[in-house]
Amino acid sequence: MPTLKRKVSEEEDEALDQPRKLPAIGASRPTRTLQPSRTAPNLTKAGPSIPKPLTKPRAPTLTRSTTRGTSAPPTSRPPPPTRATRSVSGRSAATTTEDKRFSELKTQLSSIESARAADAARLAQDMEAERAKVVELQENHAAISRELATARNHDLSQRRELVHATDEIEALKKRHAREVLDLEMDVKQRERESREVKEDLRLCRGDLEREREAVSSLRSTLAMQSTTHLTLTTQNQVLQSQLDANARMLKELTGKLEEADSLLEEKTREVRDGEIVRRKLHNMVQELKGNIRVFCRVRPVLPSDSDVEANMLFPDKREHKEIVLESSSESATGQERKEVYNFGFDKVFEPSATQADVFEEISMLAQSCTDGYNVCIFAYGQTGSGKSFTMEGGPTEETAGMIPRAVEQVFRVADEMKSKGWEYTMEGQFLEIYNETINDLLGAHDFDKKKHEIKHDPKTGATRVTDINVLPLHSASHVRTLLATAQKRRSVAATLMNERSSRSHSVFTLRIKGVCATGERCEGSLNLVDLAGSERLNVSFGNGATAERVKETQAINKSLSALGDVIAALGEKGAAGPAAEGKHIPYRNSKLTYLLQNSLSGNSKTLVRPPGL
Ligand SMILES: Nc1ncnc2c1ncn2[C@@H]1O[C@H](COP(=O)(O)OP(=O)(O)OP(=O)(O)O)[C@@H](O)[C@H]1O
Repeated sequence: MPTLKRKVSEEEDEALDQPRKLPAIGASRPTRTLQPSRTAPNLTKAGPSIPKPLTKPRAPTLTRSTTRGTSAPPTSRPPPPTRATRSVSGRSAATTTEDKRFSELKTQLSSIESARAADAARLAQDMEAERAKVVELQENHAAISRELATARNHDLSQRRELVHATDEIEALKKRHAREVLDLEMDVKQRERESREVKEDLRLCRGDLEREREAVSSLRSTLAMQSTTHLTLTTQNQVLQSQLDANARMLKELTGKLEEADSLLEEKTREVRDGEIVRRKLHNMVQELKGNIRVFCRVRPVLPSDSDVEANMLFPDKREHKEIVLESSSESATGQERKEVYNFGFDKVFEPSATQADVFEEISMLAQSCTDGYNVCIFAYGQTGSGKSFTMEGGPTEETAGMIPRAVEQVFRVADEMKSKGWEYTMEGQFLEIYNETINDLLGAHDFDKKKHEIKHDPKTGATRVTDINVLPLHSASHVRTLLATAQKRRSVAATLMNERSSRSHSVFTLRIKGVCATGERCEGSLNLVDLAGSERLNVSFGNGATAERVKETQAINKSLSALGDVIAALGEKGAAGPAAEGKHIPYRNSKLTYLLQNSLSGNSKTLVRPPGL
């Protein structure tokens, strides 16, 4: 469009300039005959006032007698002298002829001049006529130029209008195309909407149909409900009367429930008090039985026991507290001498006693542990006497030893105590004391290189071994797995008397913490100790005892002796009663007794009751 407009404007300018380029007709070349221009035929056709083409001015017609041109009129000069003048005779004849000739010429000349004058007059007339025609033509030309200018202007304006109209047509076309596009989109949108509306309508019809069905079924239901309503109204009245009766009954029952609640509260209090009493009684029973008790278990004779000489008797068939050893030897005189040794224990287990029989006697200690007391169970005896069997036992349930049974019992008691509002958390540690050095049996590595120290808290009475692993215990089976792992790590040395003789003391400690719903707390521990063999050096190793074995045995015997001293001192103190308060107990003489100090001393039994309860 801009190009077209520019072209049009250029044409306009050109057209506007054209009249100015036209020569001023008749001004510069008035006598020139006008030739029709290239556009003249159009203009001739277009305008009615176009002048007729001009005729070419004719040349003046000369008579035949005038042989020379009009531009060379005869002069009045005398004729040139001729050759006839050279002789006088000849000159007269000749002069006559020439005079004649001259007069003829004169006549001819005058006629020519008159003809020339006539021609000049006619020419002047023609010229005048031609000039008039030229003037007329100039006027015609001016008129035609004006008309031409007007026509050009008209043409220009028409072209402008044409361009304008073309622009408008273009714009209209675009708008039309846009409108058509919009309309098409609108039509599509409408079609889509129409389809949606049709779909909605179809769904609505379906809904309506269903609603109608529902309404009809509801109507029938309503009819039935009306009948039912009547029936129900009657029933409701009956029920209302029953409800009133029930409300009265409920009131009575609420009263009874409140009574029952208060009774329950009272009973709960009684149970709690009973639990405290039970604990006290249980402890009392244990104390009456003896805070330190010594049981003796005789293992059956094994095929490997070839040289058994002693005869064992169990005369106390009622309380099983005695054992008699009989042996015979030859006196210096050669007579047979019978020796009888009587030993008394808190309990004696015959070789036929099972693991369950032994545990029955100590199971009450597990209860003491959950009641918040510290309990220690030691297995003492010479190598091969059955300590490990008693403490750890075999793989079957029947042969399971005291440690797994005690742990199971503690978990069972803790479970039972839940009904009395007690929640328990348990944790355990397992260590061995070898040559007065502590090794962690639950450490991350097989060989424990850490140096452990025993720390006692005098305020709480708690004992802690530095850098030892204390693991949370979740179940009895979890404890069994830990024990199996720990057992593999124990220092074992071959001896003459038992090929798997333990050369160290192993101490498994289970700590139990209980919290009651009332806020009461208790904390106890169960220490299960498998002591190292108590044999004599020459019996165990014969003469082949190495320096290491000698050192091991000395350490074992020293610590066993220290334990014996502590137990003896505790026994004396217990027997002396309050008078022996402050008596020195040599716990520090060995790692074992120092470790178990708080579990062996009488002060270790703790029961914490929060203030105000
Ligand atoms: N009551 C028992 N019934 C059956 N076998 C037993 C009994 N007591 C011990 N034994 C067996 O006697 C052998 C030695 O027992 P055990 O290893 O328990 O002795 P120990 O005193 O622990 O020895 P050590 O001090 O070397 O560890 C084992 O083979 C064990 O199975």
